Amino acid sequence: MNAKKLAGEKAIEYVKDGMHLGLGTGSTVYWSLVKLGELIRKGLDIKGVPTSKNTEKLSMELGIPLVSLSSINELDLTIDGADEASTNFELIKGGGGALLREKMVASISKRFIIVIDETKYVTSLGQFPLPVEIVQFGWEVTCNQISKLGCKPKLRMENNAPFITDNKNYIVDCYFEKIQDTKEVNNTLNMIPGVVENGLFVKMADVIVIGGSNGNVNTLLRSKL
Ligand SMILES: O=C[C@H](O)[C@H](O)[C@H](O)COP(=O)(O)O
Repeated sequence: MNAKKLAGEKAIEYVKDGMHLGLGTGSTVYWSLVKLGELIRKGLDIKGVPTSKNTEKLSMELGIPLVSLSSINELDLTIDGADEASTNFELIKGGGGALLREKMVASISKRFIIVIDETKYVTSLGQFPLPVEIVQFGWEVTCNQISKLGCKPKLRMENNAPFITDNKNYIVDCYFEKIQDTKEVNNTLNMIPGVVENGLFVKMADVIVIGGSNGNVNTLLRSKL
């Protein structure tokens, strides 16, 4: 069973005619986009805001109508993947380097749905290194500042060169022993000059759809209390 496909397709049940959708990035939400493309060919009328150049390209290939984030104040729903999702609905994102646009899009969404396979559902975050997007200028200095939070930051490389995001920035992957206080780490990181955004999504996810290798799909709803 393809657990990512199960989760990705299941989330599309939340999509209704006329919605403006945030379109996430990655190999799980890929299946949501494929399903969305099928439904659009059958008459579903939605518009999407892509969270990366990859998703923009894929959406165009699938015939998903797109609008730019600049023309939208609010989105009805965003569907996106995650690298880790915890039992208290906190996330690490950015394994594919799309975290900045993903966070911007999620922040204006009335509902934020995460699609993952069961291996990513954890009791506490931190096994996956936390991606942090930083500007290229003086990146070593920014890394040094980040390391004072008690982690080991490592510049992400691709083909023997630094990985460059859609926004022309670098990514550093930060290895923590354990992320104790997610809210504090999120805020402290974003206060460091040179940090653009980090991959901790605190109190943002409303629904987590978990695909299992046994063919089961589990949908968890965050209590608003
Ligand atoms: O930057 C990438 C995104 O945050 C992805 O949504 C995340 O890395 C999960 O991707 P995948 O579903 O491919 O594991």
